[in-house]
Amino acid sequence: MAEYDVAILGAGPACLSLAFDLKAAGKTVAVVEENLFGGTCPNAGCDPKKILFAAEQARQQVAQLVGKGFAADAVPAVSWPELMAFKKTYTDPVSPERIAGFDASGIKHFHGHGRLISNHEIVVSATFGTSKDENIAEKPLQKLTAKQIILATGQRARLLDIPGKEHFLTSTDFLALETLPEKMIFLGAGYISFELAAIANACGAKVTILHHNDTPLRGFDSDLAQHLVTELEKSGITFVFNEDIQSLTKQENKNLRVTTNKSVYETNAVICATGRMANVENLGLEELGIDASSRGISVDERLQTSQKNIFAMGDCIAKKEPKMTPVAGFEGRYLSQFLLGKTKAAIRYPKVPTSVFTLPTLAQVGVTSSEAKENPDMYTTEWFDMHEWYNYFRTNDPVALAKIIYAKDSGEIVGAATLNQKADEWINLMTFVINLGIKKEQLQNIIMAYPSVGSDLQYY
Ligand SMILES: Cc1cc2nc3c(=O)[nH]c(=O)nc-3n(C[C@H](O)[C@H](O)[C@H](O)COP(=O)(O)OP(=O)(O)OC[C@H]3O[C@@H](n4cnc5c(N)ncnc54)[C@H](O)[C@@H]3O)c2cc1C
Ligand SMILES: NC(=O)c1ccc[n+]([C@@H]2O[C@H](COP(=O)([O-])OP(=O)(O)OC[C@H]3O[C@@H](n4cnc5c(N)ncnc54)[C@H](O)[C@@H]3O)[C@@H](O)[C@H]2O)c1
Repeated sequence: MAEYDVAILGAGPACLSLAFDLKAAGKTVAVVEENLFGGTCPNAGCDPKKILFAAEQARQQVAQLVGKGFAADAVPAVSWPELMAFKKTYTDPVSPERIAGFDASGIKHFHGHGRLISNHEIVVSATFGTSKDENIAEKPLQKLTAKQIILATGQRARLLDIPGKEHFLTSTDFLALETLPEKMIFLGAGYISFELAAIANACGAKVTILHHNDTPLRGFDSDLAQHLVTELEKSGITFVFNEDIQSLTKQENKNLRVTTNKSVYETNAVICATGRMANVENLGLEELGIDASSRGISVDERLQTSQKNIFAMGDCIAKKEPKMTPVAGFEGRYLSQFLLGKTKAAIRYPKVPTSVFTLPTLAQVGVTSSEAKENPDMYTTEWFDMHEWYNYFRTNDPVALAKIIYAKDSGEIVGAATLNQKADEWINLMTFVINLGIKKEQLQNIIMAYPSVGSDLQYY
């Protein structure tokens, strides 16, 4: 049986930096992956999504300059097959390139489902159907032992358990669609629904977002989220709030009938984006007394499970930090330091920015305006309507709003939220300002390239 210093289950962003760092430090490392090497982000998440988003951006840029240099018929139609072919030129090589990277640095890799059979032993099996199926048939391919084991198995879509659920598509299915359905319903009003619905709408589909309550994008600034709904409605997306889906039926004409507690809809595809759940089944956790639920594996502040030599990181752990690629990478880098004995300290997360990549883009970091409202003795909030500022004027952006939260005692910026088309870079700058504790007056002493989002910093 092969023996390693460290074995990692799951080859997503959490795994990658850790595996290479440990190998570079002289450890023997094995990685087990049951699907595509590289994990969700580059294969079926952030990266392919943002390639499709680029088409949405290009189209929008022209659309808002109609009458300002462009004719209405200049607004380009997106060719979905060509866009998907372009996306595939990025995604197809990901898994083979990750494998080649492991080979080049001497990291051993196994393709199959990994399951712990003791706190040092892993069995790698070929899986039939999905490994999440409780009646999984396993064909053991390999057994390996490791002194330390890291669980980095990520999450998957949580499908609603309703009659007809077999007709649901997931975000992964959407990002692989060969033809774009004419009519689509996105269930849920979180990141995935907003982002993918906006792409489908820009590419010509008739899109509805169907949500069970009246709170879209929970956790985001509610005023800005409401403005985003208004902007997306103007772009053609229909929002239905306070309706619960009850069943899905396939019609003779192949269309889907969606029945809610209030209405019936006919559509061509239903994307279920009602949250994601941790991949914790069939891992052998229960037998080892490692606590886990659909929210994730329980770890302490050193990412250690109840078994001293077994750690977990990335989307598969229960945590309050957002489940996102840079957070997974941060945890991988922390664990490499910890396992190599370079730190004994608990993991300390910086303030993490989050963005919903629609047009306009919604982003926030640090103290939120609702926290500021609850603590008026500590914080003040200032609103900025920036759409006539030069950076937004020149591209005729219809909306550019921001809220900045200041600490009353120090005057420091401690929170920021925005809805604007350049929000991804805007929020990164604010993340620097907040994490480094840069004071308002210090911002006046920095010269940024002008005109740019950065040069506006002196105005906050
Ligand atoms: C549609 C979509 C868009 C997203 N957009 C963004 C974005 O814009 N920005 C952002 O920061 N984040 C985004 N995310 C989230 C981001 O993809 C994840 O946070 C990130 O991939 C987490 O990395 P990870 O390594 O923890 O898990 P994953 O990337 O999910 O990797 C886990 C790997 O483990 C494998 N695995 C599971 N069980 C086993 C087992 N038993 N044995 C072997 N292998 C196993 C899986 O096949 C998978 O490859 C998006 C996610 C989705 C779905
Ligand atoms: N830009 C990004 O960083 C990005 C993009 C996509 C995904 N992600 C990651 O993926 C995760 C999952 O995204 P998501 O959009 O699936 O989850 P989410 O938690 O953001 O949103 C799920 C939505 O579904 C709703 N919902 C729950 N049950 C429902 C029901 N029965 N009927 C209708 N709606 C229901 C919830 O109220 C919520 O609005 C995110 O939390 C994030 O970690 C990040």
